[in-house]
Formats: sequence, C-alpha cells, structure tokens
Amino acid sequence: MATQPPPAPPGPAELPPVSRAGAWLQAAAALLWLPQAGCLAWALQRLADGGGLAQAWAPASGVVLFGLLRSALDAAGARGSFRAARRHLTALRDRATAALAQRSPLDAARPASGLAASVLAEQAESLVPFLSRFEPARLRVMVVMPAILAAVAPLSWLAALALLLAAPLIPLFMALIGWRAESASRAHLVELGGMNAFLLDRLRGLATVRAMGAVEATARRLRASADQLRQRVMAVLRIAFLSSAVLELFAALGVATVAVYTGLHLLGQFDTGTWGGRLSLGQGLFVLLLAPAFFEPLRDLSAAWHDRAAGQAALASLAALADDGVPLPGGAGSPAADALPVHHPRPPAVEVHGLRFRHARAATDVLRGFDLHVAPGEHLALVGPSGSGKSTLLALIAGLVPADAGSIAIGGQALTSADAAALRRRIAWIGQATHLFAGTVQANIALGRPGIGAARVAQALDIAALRHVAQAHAATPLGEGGVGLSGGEALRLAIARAAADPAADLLLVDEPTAHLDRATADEVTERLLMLAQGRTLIVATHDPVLAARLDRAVPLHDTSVEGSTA
Ligand SMILES: Nc1ncnc2c1ncn2[C@@H]1O[C@H](COP(=O)(O)OP(=O)(O)OP(=O)(O)O)[C@@H](O)[C@H]1O
Repeated sequence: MATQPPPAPPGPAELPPVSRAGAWLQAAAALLWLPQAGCLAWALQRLADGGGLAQAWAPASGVVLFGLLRSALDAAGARGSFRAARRHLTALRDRATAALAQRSPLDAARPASGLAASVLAEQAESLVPFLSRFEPARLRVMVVMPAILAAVAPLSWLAALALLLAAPLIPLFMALIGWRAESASRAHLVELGGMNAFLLDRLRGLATVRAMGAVEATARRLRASADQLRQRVMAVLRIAFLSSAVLELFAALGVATVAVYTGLHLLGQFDTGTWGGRLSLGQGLFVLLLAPAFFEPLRDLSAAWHDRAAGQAALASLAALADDGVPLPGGAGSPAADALPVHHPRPPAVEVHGLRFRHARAATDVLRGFDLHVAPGEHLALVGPSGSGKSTLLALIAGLVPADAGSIAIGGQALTSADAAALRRRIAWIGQATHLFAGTVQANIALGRPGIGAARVAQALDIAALRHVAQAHAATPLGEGGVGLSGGEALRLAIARAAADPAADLLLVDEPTAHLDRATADEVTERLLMLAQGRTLIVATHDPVLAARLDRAVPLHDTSVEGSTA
C-alpha cells in the first residue's frame, strides 16, 4: 500500500521570498548610514569652517531624514523577516506533524511522545531567530561591508587596509567557534528531548512507578538528566561568550587602528595613507564614523551565530521527526480521512486472503498465508495463545499497518492505502487500554466528532449502562487518563464511544474482558453484544465465556512454525 508523501515545505537553504525582501530592506537601511555619516561629517566641517548654523542646516536635515528613513526600512525589514520565519516554521511543523500522524501506531520506532512534543513545541522555536536574524545579518555582511570599504578606500587606502585586515580574522575565528557551538547545541537539544521523553513516560506510568517502589530511582535518574542538561547549557553559553569576546577584540583593534591613524593624520603627525593630499576634518570624521559601522554587520552576525547553531540543530531534529517509519495506510493528508461517513444499508463482510505480515525488525512472520471469511453481521472470536497475532490481525483489518502480502476486503471494498481512511470510518476499535481524556463522560464519548450530538451520546450511555456514572461525574469531570473510573466503566465508556457513531458497523475489539472479575466481565460482554446487534463483530479474546457467546471462534496458531488458516 503506497502512502502519499506530505507536501515538502521550502528547505532551509531556500529562504521564503518575503524573508529575502525583509533581509534586503534591512541591508538597505544599514547602507543608508553612508549618506547619513556623510551629512554628519559635512555639517561638522561647515561648523568648523566657521559657516555657522545657517551653513550646517542643509546637511543636518540630511542626517535627520536619512535617520528616519533608516529606522523605517529597518523596522519594515525586521517585521518581514520575522513573519516569513514564522511561516516557514509553521510549514516545517506541519510537515513533521503530518509525518508523525502518518506513522502506524504499531511502529515501535515511532519517536517518544515527550521527545516529539519537545521538538515540535520548544526546540522548533529556535528556527525563528535563525531565519529572522542570522540570514539578514549574513546578507548585511555581504553587502554593507564591501560598500563601506568602497567608500573609505578613495579617501584613505591605509584606513581601508586596516579594516580589510581586521575583518577576515573575525569570520575565521567565528567559524572555528561556530563549529563547536553547533555540536554543543545539538547535544543540548538531544539532552532536552531525552529528558522530556523520560519525564512524560514516567508521568504516564506514575501509578506503576509508585507500585514498584521506583519513585526514588526515577527521581535520581531525573536529577541526573537535569544535571546533564545544566552542563550542556553551560557549554553552549561558554561558547557563546567566547565568540563574543573574539569578535569584540578584533573589532576593537580594527576601530582603534583607524581612530589612531585618523587622529594622527589630522594632527599632521602621520601624512601617509591617502592618495596624495591630506584628509580634511570632514573626510577624517567620515572615515571615523564608518569604522565601527564596518564591524556592525559582523557583530550582528556574531549575535545571531548561536541562533544559527540552535536553528540548524532544530532543523535536524524536525527532519528526524519527519523520517519515514512504518506507514499508516491512508494516514493524515488523505482527503478521504476528512470525508463525512457514509451510512451503509447492511454491515460489512470481511474477507482476508493469503495474508502475510511481519513486524518491523522482527525475525519471524506473525501471520503467514492467513485466510478468513466473516459474514455480514457475524460475531466472531479470534482465539489462540498469547503472541499468536490476534491483536496484529485486528490492526491489519483496521488498516493501521500495511500487510506484506495478501488482501483484505471490507464490505467488498479492497483495503488499500487510498481507501483505508474511508473504510476506517465504518470501523470502531475497542482496544485493551482505553485512552480517556480529562473532562466529562459525555465529552469522552462524543470526542468532538461531527454529527454526534447530545441525543446520540445519551443513547450510547444507555447501551453501555453508563447513565448513572455520567451523572455521578457531572460535577467532577474525569481526571487525566480516566482517573475516577473503574476498569469495567472505562471499557463500557469505550463501548459507548463506538455506540455513538452510527457509521461504525464493523467492531474490532481487543480483549475486552481481560483483567476484569467475572461479574464485571459478564456485564461488559452483555453491553458489547447489545452494541454488536446489526453490526459485524470481531473480538480477540482469551475469555471462553465471551467466545462461547459469539457465533464462531477462529483459532490462531504460532505461524513462526507453520501456516495458519481458518
Ligand atoms: N508493534 C509491534 N512491533 C513489533 N512486534 C510486535 C508489535 N506488536 C506485537 N508484536 C509481536 O507480534 C507478535 C504477536 O503479537 P500480538 O499482540 O498480535 O499477539 P496476541 O495474540 O494479540 O497476544 P495477546 O493475546 O497476548 O494479546 C508477538 O510476538 C509480539 O511480540
């Protein structure tokens, strides 16, 4: 079954066009310092020449006008870059989320939920400063620095030479440091994701952790993780401080050289360095004003250098989330997934022919040459020893994982990647562990599904005999993970979820009575059979009492030894 790949967003190298426009606006703003500094030097020259305020008025207005224009362009450019960066991040997040949603729930290599949440919600944010600050800063380095050199060189080749010699040392050292920064950032993000995954996993299993007396061990492991994380953060910060120190050192040396040279030159102590004549006060000031501005783009780039390291590490983490795993046939992105359910006049037959399946990274097939026929409306039990593949067969029929060979048809329609999402609309799945959300019993039944209103939920409550439970929890909604319900009640809530959906006429149920006492198991069985009236039912079970209440039982064998057919 082929799955459709999600639409690819623009790669990191190809910045969105608006971001380029923003970066160019910011570069143009930085370039305006040239005429602004020129006007400033000109105004001061006129004042020094004794021209008075009347003479300095025109260049002084130039300083103000260019200043205003610079601020406006810079603000517009920064806004454009930021918005484009956010759009780009949204596209990457969508892609990673779609890729995660397209992975089969049976894929054991799926990223841990805590890790995925950490990457998507937290680490991905590092992309915004990278795209909105680093890329524009890089453009300014490429445009503004040569422009300033070109403006200084005709006045003083020596000042231009001093700038030219100081500048390349900075990127050289920054590149060396940046290389370390990137690996430190990546290590930091890996540590952060690992800690989040661990924390979420243990929070989910808090009851087990307590029951096993492992609270102290878990706390110790968490403390060790937090300590590792602290060390990684410190390593990243150390590198960030080191890179700023290198930059400031070389920038200060460059500016100081130009300042000392210009000062001595204006005082008449050092005549060389120009193309013949001596610099005027205005020309000297112009060179002096441009010297710090020459290093400004590098300073911005350095400030954003850490953003680049964090941004590239976040890009790698997002790309890892978007990795292909075992695909969910007809997963997210399939138009059929959003289609409204179709009501069928009769429940479906299920035909399975020559089915072969092996879990990813498993050594043997779970099912080999497996055949099964379930008539419309038939109630069937799948029985067999633990590990014989009952749950796997249910997952294959639900289209949760693609088969390696053979075919499955539901209601005469072949289960293919293209049709899986539409076929799942008529399937209700009642698993071994019902996932319950914090909220009311009614909200847990409706699950926000379109077309399932209060009347349907009330009907479903009756089928599952849950009305009194819903009333008891009207004032105190269920806690996270269904805290407040017994095991039997949680199962009946799963039955009510299936009952609320009129389009679900094929019920796939995985060990509904496991871990329940006989009386509760019998009640769940009754409710399940009531729900299954007029529907096709396939139940994987070890419970002989439940199996005896169904039309037929099909045994599954250990197919790693021999083929199994029914
Ligand atoms: N997601 C998975 N990834 C890899 N192997 C799996 C996965 N799920 C199950 N298996 C393996 O596949 C085999 C069949 O498992 P399955 O859960 O289908 O058996 P079962 O008959 O339902 O067992 P039980 O009665 O204990 O629930 C087992 O050997 C199991 O270890």
